[in-house]
Amino acid sequence: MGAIAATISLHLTSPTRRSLTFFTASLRPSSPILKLNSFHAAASPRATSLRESAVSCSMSVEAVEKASPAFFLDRIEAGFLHFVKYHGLGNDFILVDNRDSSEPKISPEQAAKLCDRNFGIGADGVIFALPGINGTDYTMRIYNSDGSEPEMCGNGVRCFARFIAELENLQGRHSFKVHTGAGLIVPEIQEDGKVKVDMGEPILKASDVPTRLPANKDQSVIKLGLNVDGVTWNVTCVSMGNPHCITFGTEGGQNLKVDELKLAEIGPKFENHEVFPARTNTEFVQVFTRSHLKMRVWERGAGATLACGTGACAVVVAAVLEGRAERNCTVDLPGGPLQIEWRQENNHIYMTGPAEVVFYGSVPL
Ligand SMILES: N[C@@H](CCC[C@H](N)C(=O)O)C(=O)O
Repeated sequence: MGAIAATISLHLTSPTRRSLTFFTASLRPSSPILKLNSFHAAASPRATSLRESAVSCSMSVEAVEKASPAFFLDRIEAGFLHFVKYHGLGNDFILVDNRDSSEPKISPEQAAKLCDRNFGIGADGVIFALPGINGTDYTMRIYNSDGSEPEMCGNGVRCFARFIAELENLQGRHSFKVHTGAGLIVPEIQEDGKVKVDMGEPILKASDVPTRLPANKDQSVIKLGLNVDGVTWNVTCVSMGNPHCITFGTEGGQNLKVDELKLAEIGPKFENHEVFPARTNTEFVQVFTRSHLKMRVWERGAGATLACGTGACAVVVAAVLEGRAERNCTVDLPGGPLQIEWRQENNHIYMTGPAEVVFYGSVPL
């Protein structure tokens, strides 16, 4: 039987020293000695807020075959991934500083393991901040919690903007040009810390969403019947770079009461339906007023999440196209509200919402 060893990581940001220090302690129960290693991890993170002067702590415990400190430390040297966990309305992500390379530091399989809520850090996805291309400041890539790679992530790009501000020691209002699988996306950090994102234009052409549902004359799929397990749902299909299927209810049915849905049962049937060749995210929507909607989401590659930014944008587009809402809406998600505007002048969608640090950490790879 191998002995139990523990690694405790303390991540300190000091307002006076303006530095970020990682302490790693190795602890073996067979020995009363606490071995402490400290190393400097980043040059100059800003430290002007209460949060930044606080101490956060993460701990990982593992069984090692050989109870040798040298063996254990070798493993640490062989590779630790430092990360910051953020969330946008409970849609949570592991953010990785990948600015020194144009390939993600970890594989989709490793990402899926880290996202596991029992055996890993726990998250809906892993997001990488890579160097920009084609005149952009940065590139954002993301793996879903199942390891698949989507084109875009709305809540994720708000977290991304706050992560960049942290890495680059930026304060106050700032915007970035971010290259994504959905093209150019421009998040702007506002004075109050919320992030407003120019999400670009929605894509309505059925073959580009993509969906095999029969399109209208203008090639869009708006309020068409989709048979899911013998029930016909009226759906509208919108891509925000990633595919979304939006429904306000079944054919001839009442206005949806989204709290009553058995999401875990019905969600995967939409996600993997044959009419969605790239699978789909699905939003179930309840209309309160013409400017106030409520949605629950089943995400492609991540399942039920507390929020979906691209989903909220797609919902407002669908609601406008179906004549149910105006172009400026509050969308309530399980994790909280987002402000969505689909601007008539330029056809762009703007999403405004929060992004918060959860904790700093490192894990052995
Ligand atoms: N939660 C995200 C969307 C993440 C990607 C999605 N699961 C997909 O596969 O398209 C958001 O906030 O937009």
